[in-house]
Amino acid sequence: MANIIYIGYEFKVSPLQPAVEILIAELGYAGFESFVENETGVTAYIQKEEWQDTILDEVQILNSDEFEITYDFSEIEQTNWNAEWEKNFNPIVVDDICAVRAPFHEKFDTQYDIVIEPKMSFGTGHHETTHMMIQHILKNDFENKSVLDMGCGTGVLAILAEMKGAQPIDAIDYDNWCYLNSLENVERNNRKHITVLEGDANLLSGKLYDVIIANINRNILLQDMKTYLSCLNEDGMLFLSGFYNSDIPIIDAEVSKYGLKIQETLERNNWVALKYQ
Ligand SMILES: C[S@@+](CC[C@H](N)C(=O)[O-])C[C@H]1O[C@@H](n2cnc3c(N)ncnc32)[C@H](O)[C@@H]1O
Repeated sequence: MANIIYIGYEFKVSPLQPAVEILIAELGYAGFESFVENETGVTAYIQKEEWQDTILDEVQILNSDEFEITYDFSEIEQTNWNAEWEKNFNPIVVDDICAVRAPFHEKFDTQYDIVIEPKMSFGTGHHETTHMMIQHILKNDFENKSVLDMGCGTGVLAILAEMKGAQPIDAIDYDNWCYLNSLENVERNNRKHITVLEGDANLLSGKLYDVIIANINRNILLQDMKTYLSCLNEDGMLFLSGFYNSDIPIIDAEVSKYGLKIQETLERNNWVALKYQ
């Protein structure tokens, strides 16, 4: 891969927690691709061509009175990301049933063992929203269901859906890196029923799914909900995440227009994941 220029933001945070956790989540949604935590805070990276000078405008924690957060930023060349990840990527286990780990971690004795080479795509299972979407998938029946995973990131949710018996599965992400990374992870986990596509809601036309999974963000979900739901079979299940508890009314106002009702709400650190049917 050719060297890509990144912008690295070094955030100094006091006190560290939970501010660093919230900051990483918000930066992820603002478009930052990877994070390296340290004793004073976190360094966040974004590709220079994705960067814009308003990038931090929506990062609400920077305006919080509870924490002191300062930052500096500079341009850097992509160097050895894998070494950085190996130092910083910890495996996780969801509800003792599903492990998400990197190839360099030892295998877990869980029912589902997902191996993700996270590199720079979102979806290591560490984020609250991924964790809750995994919980939803674990709890629900996916046997022989056709699934759309919109905003697939590393492909982790599509991979788990197939492990739970779903097929066929379309996993879509508009980010080229996520598309390539999902292809790699699908292969790595030996999945045979997942088609990975690069794009967005414009790719959806005419095809119907039994289940739609979308962990993206509030604005994209609101913008594309009509298109997503035109692809959901009657009685199909919809799982949504990527927004806060306080966003539920606005999301629900949109989804309920199409006759779906909230069946279950999961919440972690103010982030939520909803099941609709
Ligand atoms: C919060 S991450 C979720 C990744 C993964 N599904 C998970 O649960 O960990 C959101 C993903 O949506 C992708 N995305 C953002 N806007 C999109 C859009 N309009 N259409 C498709 N994918 C989009 C991003 O590239 C990112 O990979």
